[in-house]
Amino acid sequence: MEHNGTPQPSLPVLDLTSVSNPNKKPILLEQLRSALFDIGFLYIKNHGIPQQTIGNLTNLLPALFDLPEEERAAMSKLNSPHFLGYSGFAEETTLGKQDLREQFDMATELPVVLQDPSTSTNGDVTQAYHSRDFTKLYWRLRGPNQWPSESSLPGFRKAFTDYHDAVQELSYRFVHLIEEAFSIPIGTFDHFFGLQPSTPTTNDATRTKSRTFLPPQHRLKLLKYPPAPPDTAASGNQGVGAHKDSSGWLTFLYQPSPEPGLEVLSSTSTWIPATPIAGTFVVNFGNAFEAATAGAVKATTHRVVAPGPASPTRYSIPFFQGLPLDMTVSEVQSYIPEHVRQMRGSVTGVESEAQTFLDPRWDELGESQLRKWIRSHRDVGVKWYGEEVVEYYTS
Ligand SMILES: O=C(O)CCC(=O)C(=O)O
Ligand SMILES: [Fe+2]
Repeated sequence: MEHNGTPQPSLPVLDLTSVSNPNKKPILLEQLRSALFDIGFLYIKNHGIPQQTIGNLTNLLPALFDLPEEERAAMSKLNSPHFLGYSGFAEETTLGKQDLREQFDMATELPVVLQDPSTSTNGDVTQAYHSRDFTKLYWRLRGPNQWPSESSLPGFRKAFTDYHDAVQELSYRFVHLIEEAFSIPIGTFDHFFGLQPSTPTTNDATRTKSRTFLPPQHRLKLLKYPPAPPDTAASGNQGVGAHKDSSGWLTFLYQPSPEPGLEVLSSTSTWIPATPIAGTFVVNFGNAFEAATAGAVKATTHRVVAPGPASPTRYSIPFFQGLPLDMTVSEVQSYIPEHVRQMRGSVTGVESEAQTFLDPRWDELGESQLRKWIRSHRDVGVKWYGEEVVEYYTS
């Protein structure tokens, strides 16, 4: 990237203590609006999550990734129809290239809601679902995590659960702030998350449209980007290739290590570093948000440059705020007022995946979610959903 001496644009940092300060709140909302309608990436500080809740999880990351190979393999995603579990180094690809990272996919701990038909057919679900309504297969995305044993990693389950609960709560608070920035009633989106609206809405249109949803499953990744092995010059430095987030509504990323790497594509097609700032979360918006706002708020393209051979390991934890699987994009769009959609600017970056969300076949969010997971982990898809279903979602 060339800077040619021009000062580099930087991402806005929002101080959430201003939420409870009537003098500062209008400025905060203005900053939020400009982040929403402009770059689509921001930091938040003074978010209210105790540093200890964060540290209890982040301090365990090195030990988690240092678990014996057999223990990590025992938690493989291949065991999970919910696409939850471990993927080894460079097992994922973005833009046809290997991502030089290792990861545990985790989620809100939930019971299975769709009975697993593979228990009687040895993994072949095509018989059970043959010429049936594939759409409801997406309920299989809901299910429990694979946990390391308490004796191998004492305290991990509690640390993860506390962290999950705290970021979930922050994410709901932040959605209220977005509602304020959009000038729509606070609580408009509450029922998306299985919450009762926090403020009784006076808007009749909104009330009649509301229906009840199951509390959603939020997805998290525990990520490790080790220093690139010196002999892998050919495989480059792609920690994760340029992409837009497709797993949720908003993303809340914690960067525990000072090691940089995350970069955000600006509207002038330059890469802006999202350097770790201690104690902050980086917030950005997923494809579903872009689709819902008709492109007014962008799912901004970003990537991670892997640490060089002499650099320390980088860890990160994105939290992808979930939406109900049986909610449709058109339904979400109906909550976004025209004045918000009017803010639409130019969409830049990799090909707009928001189009996928506007394809009527994938109108239910569960459809685009299952499609996304099957496309990125075809082996898991074949094992648990069968060739026919994988064909359906990948062709
Ligand atoms: O590791 C990071 O900082 C970002 C990861 C990311 O963008 C993703 O997994 O979607
Ligand atoms: Fe991402």
